[in-house]
This record gives sequence, structure tokens and C-alpha cells, in this order.
Amino acid sequence: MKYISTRGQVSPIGFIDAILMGLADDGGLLVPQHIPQVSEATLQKWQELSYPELALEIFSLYVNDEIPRADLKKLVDDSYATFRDEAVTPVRKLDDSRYILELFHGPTFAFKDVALQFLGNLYSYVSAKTNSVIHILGATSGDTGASAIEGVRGKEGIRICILHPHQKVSKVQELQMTTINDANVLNLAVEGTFDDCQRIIKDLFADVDFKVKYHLRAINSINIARILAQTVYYFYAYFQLAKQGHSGKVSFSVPTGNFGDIFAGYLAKKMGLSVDKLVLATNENNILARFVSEGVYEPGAFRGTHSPSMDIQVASNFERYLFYLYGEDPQTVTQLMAQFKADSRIVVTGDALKQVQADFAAYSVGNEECLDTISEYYQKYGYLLDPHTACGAAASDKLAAEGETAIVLSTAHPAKFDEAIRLRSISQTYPEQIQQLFDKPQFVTVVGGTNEEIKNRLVSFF
Ligand SMILES: Cc1ncc(COP(=O)(O)O)c(C=O)c1O
Ligand SMILES: N[C@@H](CCOP(=O)(O)O)C(=O)O
Repeated sequence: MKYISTRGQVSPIGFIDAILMGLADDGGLLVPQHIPQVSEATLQKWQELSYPELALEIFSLYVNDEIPRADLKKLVDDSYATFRDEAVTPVRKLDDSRYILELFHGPTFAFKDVALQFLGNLYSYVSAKTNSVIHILGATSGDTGASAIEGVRGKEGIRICILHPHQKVSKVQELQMTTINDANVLNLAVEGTFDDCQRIIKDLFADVDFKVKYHLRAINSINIARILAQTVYYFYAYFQLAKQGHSGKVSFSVPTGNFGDIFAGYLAKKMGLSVDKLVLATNENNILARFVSEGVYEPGAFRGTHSPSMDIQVASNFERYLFYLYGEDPQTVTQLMAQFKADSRIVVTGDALKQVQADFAAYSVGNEECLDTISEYYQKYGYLLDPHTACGAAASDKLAAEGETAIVLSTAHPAKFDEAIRLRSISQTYPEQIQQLFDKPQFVTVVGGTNEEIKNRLVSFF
């Protein structure tokens, strides 16, 4: 398996080079040259596997023999041994048409751990094998940062710098990142939004001389490893439903911001999983929902919402989708992305728009609707949703009303977003790992956020 860029200017590279390259050197995003097709017989066999066994099978399709199978197995086993639930990503049934896929049983209580425990271990493995340093630069609206730091803190040969928007993440998210005092961790709080943080890191990764000189590596979902690792739980969830007696296609409702998680579902479907609808649930930052309904991809005004990790305007994985939408044609993608840079707008019409609407259903969930959904699910099912999952649940309710079964991806534990939960007078007990964060000192530097300032900070840190 080789990896190519959505913009066509990178010669095909292997798995490890693709992981190390992060953002493609031509400014595009790396994708597999061919999407492996999984037969019905293989799907039947996979149904019996544990989560780590399934992850090993799926990763093997993308890694080829670049990592010996025994080493890959150890990486996978180590990565999922840190999860608190034996099933790693269990599915809970609420009623005949509603299931919750709990992705928050990893060390930082968010779905990011599923991919970042693995990527942290993979970076460590590559660093040791090639005797090279790994300098991670990431942007976060709260969850990726905490999870990536947890994945590599204290690891030999690795340093990590995370940018987050100052005072725009939840208290628990902030504490998870900034109470870490390992020498290989640097937290910068940028005066701005997550989009500012993401733009800065993309600019720095696009400066190939700087990237190569300082060995910059990505942990955001621009890194294809993130997407591949996130496909696994779509398969695993489907198999869990099948074991519970459900047959046929299943829809997934996905709380969406950067379009990474739902793109992983899109990839799982392309690999052969029987996915019915992929439901894209946004909060009031609804650029993607507007795109699906109108074909216009254009940032709106930033809204601070109860689901701050999805307060994202420019979705970094959108380019990967455009690549497939336009028949894997890098010229069209390059042209569309140039147009977006110039006009902050992409318009999709005709058959392409029909295809978008066949690929996704989309709903934008307002702030009050998000809180209402938390209250309703708590009262009706005794199940406490975090506000991001609540957006997914609100969207899935529309499907349930049409008699369809949906699995809602639960992307975070409610304890991470108590600010929203308290607004509905629901009290929760924090898990011990979260409670103890409140007694720790914080280590963070607030920065203005010009590219130059961040570059200087990185040069002194690395
Ligand atoms: C809790 C939570 N839910 C949902 C999302 C949206 O996922 P994605 O950015 O992959 O669309 C994020 C951020 O990535 C998140 O942190
Ligand atoms: N919501 C994310 C934003 C970054 O997304 P990523 O999937 O590209 O890492 C966060 O919590 O940081």
C-alpha cells in the first residue's frame, strides 16, 4: 500500500513515510492509493474478533509489511490495554432504534484516545527504530491536545507542542493539558479560535524547509494514521449490533467538527462495511451541514457553543472528501482548494451535490436543542450525554422518527463538559482521574499567535 496526496504532487510513499509527512508536502492531504476491499467472508470472520484483534487486521491492510506483524500486534495491544472497558469501545442499547457507541473509555475520556494511544506508541517505535527525533506540533479545541500529550508524555526522543484557543476549551480539557509537567510537553494558549490554531500549524507544516529542519510531525487528523485508526470502531460497532441480533445496514450519527471522524466512517463504508446513512451532526458552527444541504462550503461567523470542541469553521479533512467526490482527481481538488484560499468559498452543484446528499444526511443542532437533548436522554433513559454526543443524538432522533436504527458516536465523557451539564441542573460525580486534576499546578504560556511568534517558541523548545 502506498499513499498519495489529494493534490497529486507527492510521489507515492509508504506507510511510515506517510505518518511522518503528516500534511502532504504539496499542501494536500495523504490518502491510500487504493482503498482495500473487505469481502463478505472476511467480514464474517472479523465479527468474532476482540477490538485489538480487529484493529490488527485492519491496520495490516494499510501498513503492509513495513512493520513486522509481531511488532504491530504489540503496538496495538499496548495501545488498547490502557482503556478502562474490556470491549474498548462498547455499544449501549437505549431502545430498538437508538444505540450509543462509547468512545470515551481511554485515558483522557475522549474518542481521540482510540487513535492517539496508537499514534503515540507508533511514533515511539519509529523513533527507536530509526534513531530519529519526533517533534510533534498540534492544534486542539480541547480533546486532541490532551489525548496526544497523554500518548507521548515522558517518551524518549519525542517532544510535543500543542496550541489551544485561550479560554475557549472546557475547564477539564484545559487542566488535562496544562497540569502535565513533563519536560517534553509545551502548551501554548493562543489568543484566538481553534481555526486560528489550525491555520498556524498548517502554515508551519506547509513551510517544508522549516518542517524538515525541525522534524515536525502531526497528530491531528491531517495525519492519515488518525483516520485509519478511527475506521476500526465503525466495524466493531457494526459487529456488536449484529451479535445483538440486528441484521442489515446500520446508520451512524457523528458529532462533527474537523470532519475526521465521519470521514473514517466514509472510508469504512468504501472498504465494504454495510453502512446506511452517515449522519453529520454539527453544532451552530454549521458550515458542513450547510454544505450538505446547499452545496456551498463557506465559513460563517464563529459561535461559542456548549460543545466547544466542535467550534470549528474550516474542517481540515474536507479536502479528503472532495478528492473522492471528484473521482480521485487531484487537479480538481487543487483548483477547488485554490478557489477556497482566494474566495473562502467552494460551490458544488449538479450531480456532485446529489452525490454529497447521497453520502451524508446532515443536521445542525442549536445550543438549546443540545441542552434539551441532554435533559431528555437523562430523563428517558437515565443516560447522561456530553454536549457533543448530544448533537449526534439530536440528529439521530430525526432518523428514529423515520423508523431507522442509528448508532450515535459518543465522543466524550460528560465529565469533560460539566459547564453545559450544570445548565440543566444535572449533577455528576467526576471520575477520580478527572477530580484530582483540580489540585494540580498548571503549566501554560499565553501567546498572541502570529506564525513568527510560534516559530520562535518552537525553535527554543525543540
Ligand atoms: C468531543 C468531540 N466530539 C466531536 C468532535 C468532532 O470530531 P471531528 O473533528 O473528527 O469531526 C471533536 C473534535 O474533534 C470532539 O473533541
Ligand atoms: N475537536 C478537535 C479538533 C482537532 O481535530 P483533529 O481531529 O484534527 O485532531 C480537538 O478536540 O482538538
